[in-house]
Amino acid sequence: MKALTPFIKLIFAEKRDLFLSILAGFIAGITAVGLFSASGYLISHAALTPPIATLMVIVAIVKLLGITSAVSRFGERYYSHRATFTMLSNIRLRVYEKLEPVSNRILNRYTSGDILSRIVGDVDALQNVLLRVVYPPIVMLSVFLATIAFTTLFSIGTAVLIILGLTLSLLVIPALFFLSQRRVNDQIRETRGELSSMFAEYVYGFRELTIHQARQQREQQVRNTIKQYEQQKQKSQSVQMWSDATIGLLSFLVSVTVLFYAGFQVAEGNLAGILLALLLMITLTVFEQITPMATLPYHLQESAHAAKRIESLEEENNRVEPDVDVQFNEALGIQFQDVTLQFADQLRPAIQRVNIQIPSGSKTAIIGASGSGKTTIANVLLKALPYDQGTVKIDGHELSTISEDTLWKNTNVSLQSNHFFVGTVRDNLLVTEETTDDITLQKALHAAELPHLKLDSRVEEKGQNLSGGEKQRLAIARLLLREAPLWVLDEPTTSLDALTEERMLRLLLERAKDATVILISHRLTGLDQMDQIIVVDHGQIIESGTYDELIQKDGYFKQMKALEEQLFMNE
Ligand SMILES: Nc1ncnc2c1ncn2[C@@H]1O[C@H](COP(=O)(O)OP(=O)(O)OP(=O)(O)O)[C@@H](O)[C@H]1O
Repeated sequence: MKALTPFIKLIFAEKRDLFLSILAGFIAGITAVGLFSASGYLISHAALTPPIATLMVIVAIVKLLGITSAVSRFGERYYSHRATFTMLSNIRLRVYEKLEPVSNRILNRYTSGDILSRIVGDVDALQNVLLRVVYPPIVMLSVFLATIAFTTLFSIGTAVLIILGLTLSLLVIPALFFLSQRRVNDQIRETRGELSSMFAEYVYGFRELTIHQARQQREQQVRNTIKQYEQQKQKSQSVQMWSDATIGLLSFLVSVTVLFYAGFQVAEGNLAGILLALLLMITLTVFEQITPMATLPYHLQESAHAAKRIESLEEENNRVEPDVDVQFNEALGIQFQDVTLQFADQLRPAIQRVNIQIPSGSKTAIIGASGSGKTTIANVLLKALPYDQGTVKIDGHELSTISEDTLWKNTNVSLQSNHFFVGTVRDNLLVTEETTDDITLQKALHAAELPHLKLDSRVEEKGQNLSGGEKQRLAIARLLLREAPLWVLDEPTTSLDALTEERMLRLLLERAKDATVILISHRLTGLDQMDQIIVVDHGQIIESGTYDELIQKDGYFKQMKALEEQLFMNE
C-alpha cells in the first residue's frame, strides 16, 4: 500500500475532477435508489386509486430521478476518466523523468522485456487506482449511509438487515474469495513477466534462432508459457465469477428476508403496507450498486504490486547525484585505488583491488584475455557500474562528486557494440549534440576510410546493411567529430584487419593527442604507441609498464606478444 502513496498523491492533484466524479457518482447512486423506491411506492399507491394529481406528481418525481441518475452517471464516467487519463499521463512523465537519467544502470540490471512490461503494463495497471480503488468506496459509502438513513425513517429492522447484508457482501465475501485468488494472481504476475522477457528474447534472437534451427523449440516454449498464462487467468476469473455469484445470491436472500420481515411488520400493523414495495426496491437497488466493490481487493493488490515494480526501477534514482558539479581540465588524470567489484551472481569479483594511475594526457592500454575484467574497469569509470570497495578519482575529484551528465559530456566513448539508427549515414554521425556541417562529416568519413559512403546513404536497422568493419569505422567517424578531455575506447577496432586496425588506432591517437586515452583491447596491435600498458587477468592487474618494459620482462605480455606474432605468421 505504501508504494501507492506517490500515485494516490497524483490522483489528488486532480482535485476538481476527483470531487466532481465523487459528487456525480453519489448523485447517480442515490437517485438510482430513489428512482426504484419511488417506482415501488408509485405502483403500491396506484393500487389504492388516489387522485390523478397525486399520481402525476409521483410519476414526475420518478421521471426526474431517472433523468438525473442517467446524467449523473455520465458525469461520473466523464470526470473520473478525465482524471484517470490526466493522472496516467502524469505518471508516465514522472516514470520517464526518473528513469531517463539512470537508464544506463537499469539496463545492466533488468532485461529489456521486463523494463518494457514495467513501464507499459504496470503504468497502465495504475489507471485502476482511481477508477476501482480510490473513489468507488467513497461513493458507495456515501450512497449507503444516505440510503440507510432514509430507510430508518420507515423501518429500522429493514435498515439493520441491509447493513448486515452489505457487510457480508462488501467485506466478508470479497475478502474470503480474495484470499483464495491471491496465490493464482501472484502466479499470473510472475508468468506475465516471464512471458514478456521470453518474447523480447525471441524477437531479438529471431535470426540466430532461425540459423541454429532452434526457433521451433523457442516458439514452443513461448506457446507453453502463453497456455500456462491463459490457464492461470481462467482460474482467477472463475474465482471472481464465484465471488460475483455468491454476492448475487446473498443480495437475493437479503431481499427475500426484507420482504418477509416487512410483510410480517405490515401484518402486525407496525408498518404501512404501501411501503412494502418501496423497501424491497431500496434493498434490490442498493445491492446492485456494490458490483464495483467486489473487485476492489483484486485491483488494490494489482495496483500496489504495479506501483512497487515501478518504484523498484525508480530506486536506482535514489543514488544521490552531486549538487555542485566539478570543473574539468583539458585532459583528465585518473586514479583507481583498491577498487573491487563483484556481480551478485558471480563466484569471484570481476575486478579485485585494482590500482591504476593514469596521468592526464597519457595514453593507456588495458589488455587481457576475454572475461578478465577490462570492460568492467571502463564501466566503473563511466559510472555505469557501482563498485563495492576502493576509490576512483578523475582529475582529483572523487567519482561520486561528479554527475553522470558532466562525466559523459567530458568523455568520448566507443563501446564494444555500437548502436546504429535507422536513417542516413548523416543521421548516424550527428548523434552528438554538436551541430556539424556536411564538409566536416565527409572529412570524418574519409578519415575513417569510408569514402564510398555518402552522407545520404541509407543505414538499416542496427546497421544491418554495413559490414562489421564498416560499422566500426562509422563508429570511429562519430568519435572523430567530438572533442573531449577523456577518451574511453573499448575494443574499437576488433572487426578490422591488422593493417587497417593499425591505421585506425594511429588516427584515433592523433585526434586525441591532447586528451587522456584509455584503450581496451585483447589484441596487441599498435600498443607501442601507448605510454602505459596494464595487463589484467582474472580481475587483477598482473603487469604494468611501458611497451619496452613489458617486452623486456619475461612475463604475460611478452608471452601474448610471441603467441600473437606466431599466429600472424601462420595466417
Ligand atoms: N552484468 C554482469 N553481470 C554479471 N557478471 C558480469 C556482468 N558483466 C560482466 N560480468 C562478468 O565479469 C567478468 C569480467 O567481464 P568483462 O566484461 O569486464 O570482461 P572483459 O575483459 O572486458 O572481456 P571481453 O574481452 O570478452 O570483453 C566476466 O567474468 C563476466 O562474466
